[in-house]
Amino acid sequence: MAQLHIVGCGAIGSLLAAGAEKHNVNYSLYPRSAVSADIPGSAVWLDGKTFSLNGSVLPPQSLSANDVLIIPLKVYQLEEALTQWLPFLNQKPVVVLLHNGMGGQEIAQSLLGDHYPLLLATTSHGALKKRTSRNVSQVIFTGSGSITIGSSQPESIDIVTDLDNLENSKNKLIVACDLLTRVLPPVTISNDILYALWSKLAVNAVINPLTALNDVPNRAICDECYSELRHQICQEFVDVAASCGQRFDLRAIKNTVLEVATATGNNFSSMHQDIKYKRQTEIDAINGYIVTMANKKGISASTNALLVQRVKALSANTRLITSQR
Ligand SMILES: NC(=O)C1=CN([C@@H]2O[C@H](COP(=O)(O)OP(=O)(O)OC[C@H]3O[C@@H](n4cnc5c(N)ncnc54)[C@H](OP(=O)(O)O)[C@@H]3O)[C@@H](O)[C@H]2O)C=CC1
Ligand SMILES: CC(C)(CO)C(=O)C(=O)O
Repeated sequence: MAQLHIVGCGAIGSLLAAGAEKHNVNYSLYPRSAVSADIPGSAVWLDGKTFSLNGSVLPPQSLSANDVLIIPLKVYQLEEALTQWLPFLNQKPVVVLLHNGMGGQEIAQSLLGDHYPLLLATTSHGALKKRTSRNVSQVIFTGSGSITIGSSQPESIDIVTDLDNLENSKNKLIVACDLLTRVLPPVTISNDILYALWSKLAVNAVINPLTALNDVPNRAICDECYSELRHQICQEFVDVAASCGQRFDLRAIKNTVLEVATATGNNFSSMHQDIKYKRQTEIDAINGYIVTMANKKGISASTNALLVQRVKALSANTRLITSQR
């Protein structure tokens, strides 16, 4: 039976732990430090009910071939985490990356090798962590969504000549999907996970920096005053995506952005919260990724580049103001 191993006790890692606890799935948590006070003691589910989390909290350990190691970390945290895990992955358990933005696949492949069983996932579930009145960490399931998962190299699975390899890759995808479905449904397998990730990138590239820079909730970016910026960010996104082999229709992607901003209207985006709580933002993996790919392909992404600069300046400013108080 596949075992679920969750790296980190962030909001999404803790939500996965809570889902496993609720549905009686065996899981282990691997925080950065086992003595960290941030390991969640309980979870508040969508129905408002609270329950405690009793999974094992362990340091990295050798996993077996049919285990599932999920890494719900930010892209800038991945290299360190994967380097810590590398000595324990000889049996090639499937590794699932789950984050916003892009660039995780490249980091993972450079460390694990191109043929490592690597899955990519994205989620629209919402979770946050807070401290209870007893100063214990608690995860709150704030919004029900879904998980989409797929192989990082579907094309190489199509052309692979080694049948064992083919079966192995497919099995690992199905095993991971089944396990995650028991933990936090619904989970959908995508035959083109890169397209799904690029699509989410467009949404984050518009909503996240605009809400962070203007200190507004998600719905505000639908206002007419942001119409030109939405257009420019999306136009550059569509051009860069096309140069990377991903075709998007400009009008459709602009509508998707508006739909998500409306559906999550009262929320403050993760980047808005990162600025507010003085955490490192994911700007490099979002608009920064668009700029990096544009530079590689020799096309312009000046609006996205400006947003990267502005968000970085805002982060630096917010930290400076706090340190002067
Ligand atoms: N929260 C949400 O609702 C959603 C989040 N996402 C995306 O999912 C990803 C994760 O987000 P989220 O859970 O909110 O982020 P968090 O910052 O809450 O979680 C990241 C966690 O990873 C831990 N960590 C970092 N490095 C290591 C390491 N080497 N070993 C073990 N643990 C480590 C961090 O610990 P430490 O504090 O010690 O650094 C932190 O607890 C992001 O890309 C986010 O955009 C997507 C959809 C919704
Ligand atoms: C979809 C969106 C914009 C929801 O807030 C998000 O993913 C984020 O805040 O990072």
